[in-house]
Amino acid sequence: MTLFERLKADAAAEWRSYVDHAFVRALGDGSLPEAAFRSYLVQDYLFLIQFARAYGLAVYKGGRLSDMRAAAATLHAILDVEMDLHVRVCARWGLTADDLEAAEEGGACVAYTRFVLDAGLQGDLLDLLTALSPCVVGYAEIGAALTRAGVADDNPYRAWIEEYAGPAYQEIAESARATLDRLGEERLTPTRYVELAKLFGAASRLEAAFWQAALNAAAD
Ligand SMILES: Cc1ncc(CO)c(N)n1
Repeated sequence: MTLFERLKADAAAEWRSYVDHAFVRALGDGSLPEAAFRSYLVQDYLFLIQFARAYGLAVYKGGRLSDMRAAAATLHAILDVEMDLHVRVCARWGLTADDLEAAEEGGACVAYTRFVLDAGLQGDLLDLLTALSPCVVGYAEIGAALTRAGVADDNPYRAWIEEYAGPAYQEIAESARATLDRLGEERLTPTRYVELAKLFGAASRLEAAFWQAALNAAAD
């Protein structure tokens, strides 16, 4: 088993609470309240800013050029591809650049992103990439699973789902997985694994809480 497969298997309940969250199911069948999606989009803009910082930290924590280049490529992809895409999706949902700029981070966004940054600051590149892996790999899994289950033509969230199910994002996730697995092969020890499993489980729970916060905001 690769490191990622092992982490996911050992955090099966947390992983399911994230990738099979009520928010995700409602995206898939189109029943998600629009207010929940808008709240999610605003928080995800703020999330992506912190996510970029985390990959900046991964460049710093990378000991070798190959690790630094892999982290720098992801940093570039977030800043110059995913962010533009996100702002365009927001515009289609009536959220302007000013709305996004003015928004304040909710507790779930702060908790998740600062948890990841702290894991990276305290630990090494393997800790940081482990804490980051549920983000990228999880969204790729969600996009692929929803597409496999079938998304109706008139599902308002179809474009979002297709973005994460599409080959560009699937490739980013595959390469994040491969980098983590390679680093795991080099550095993993039994004691290390226990720490990594804790980080992975916590990050998966914090992803589920991120979905839940958007549902809660819409229910207020
Ligand atoms: C909260 C969250 N997790 C993961 C991703 C994937 O990039 C995202 N955009 N937002």
